Amino acid sequence: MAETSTAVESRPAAAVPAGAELRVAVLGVGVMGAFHVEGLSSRVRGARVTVVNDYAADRAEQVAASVPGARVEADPLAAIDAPDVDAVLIASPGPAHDEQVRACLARQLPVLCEKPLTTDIDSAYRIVQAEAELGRQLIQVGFMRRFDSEYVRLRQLVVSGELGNPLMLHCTHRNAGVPATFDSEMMIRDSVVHEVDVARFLLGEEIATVQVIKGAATRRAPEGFNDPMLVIFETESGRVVTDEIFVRTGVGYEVRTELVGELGSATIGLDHNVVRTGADGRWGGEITPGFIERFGAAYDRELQHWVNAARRGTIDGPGSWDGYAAVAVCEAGVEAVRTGERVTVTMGRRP
Ligand SMILES: NC(=O)C1=CN([C@@H]2O[C@H](COP(=O)(O)OP(=O)(O)OC[C@H]3O[C@@H](n4cnc5c(N)ncnc54)[C@H](O)[C@@H]3O)[C@@H](O)[C@H]2O)C=CC1
Ligand SMILES: O=C1[C@@H](O)[C@H](O)[C@@H](O)[C@H](O)[C@H]1O
Repeated sequence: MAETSTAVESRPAAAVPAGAELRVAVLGVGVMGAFHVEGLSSRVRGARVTVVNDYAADRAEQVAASVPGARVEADPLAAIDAPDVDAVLIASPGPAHDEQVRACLARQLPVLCEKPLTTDIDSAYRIVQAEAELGRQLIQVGFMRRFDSEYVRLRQLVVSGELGNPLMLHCTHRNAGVPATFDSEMMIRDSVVHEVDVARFLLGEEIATVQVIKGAATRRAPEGFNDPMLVIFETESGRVVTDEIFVRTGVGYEVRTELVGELGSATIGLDHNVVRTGADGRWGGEITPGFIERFGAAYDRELQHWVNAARRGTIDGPGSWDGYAAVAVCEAGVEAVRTGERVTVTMGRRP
């Protein structure tokens, strides 16, 4: 891994004038991007969407038409360069992130990039280096679980020491369905990447090794696909994290995390919606259909933090290093799927 270069002098922040709204370009307005456009336009204060871009022109037109004052820019790089843009939200697919994030850095624009930061370790590291050379933090990565009230509470339990030393983390990540092309690599880079960040966020240390057990596959998966899989991480200090990733359950969105400490354990994700209790002494809840329903409030909180910070010319959330660390673990995870071996995570030096 290449050595990092030293940060040069700090440049002036590209904050908007006091009291002015942050003018945002949104690149990629599929499921996630369209939800963020709605958030910026109606639920979040201090920002407005001025430019919309999508590979699919009709999609861009449709979303721009729903926002007063927004226009379409057909080329994502032209959208980033537009004079009426102070900040960029990237919600295009992962493989497009590298070029788009680098263009934002070149213009020194604050950027909220949906996870994953990029889809390979070298490009993610180059981004970390490029940002460090600017001498200021411009990149926030869309790990929205850090803004979810249940994850925040779990982190507080760790910090307060109420559970004692955290020993293990057990995660479940199930989606009702995904596109047919969503293979094992996507399951790691696009889905498991959330648990990688959750583990780093809750435990406050890096992941050292990754192992993947494939097991029996659901008949919903195309021939040759491994779904579900069990991913096992070991942290630098030797804590174990398990993650069941199952993206074609046909049921709903189930995201649960149990933290096991020396003094007790805590589980989140069991009762996000209505918990029904019956006279028969049984309990049960309703499963949210998808990530928007489960994490809607967290996405908006993430956006509000980003907007507030971007107006001041900084970030307030997971940054490029967090994005890079997660990509590095996923890179090892993809290798673990391919080889069946326990793979050591390789990470560059933090600038
Ligand atoms: N934080 C979270 O929980 C979630 C994050 N995501 C992330 O958001 C991003 C988008 O995912 P989805 O909205 O689910 O995908 P999607 O497929 O619904 O939307 C992607 C959109 O980007 C457009 N597009 C493709 N290439 C482009 C390019 N080069 N420039 C601009 N637009 C382009 C497509 O036409 C499409 O409209 C991904 O990075 C994904 O990992 C997605 C779902 C949930
Ligand atoms: O980020 C997300 C999607 O991109 C990913 O494909 C899903 O598996 C996750 O549950 C969702 O939160």
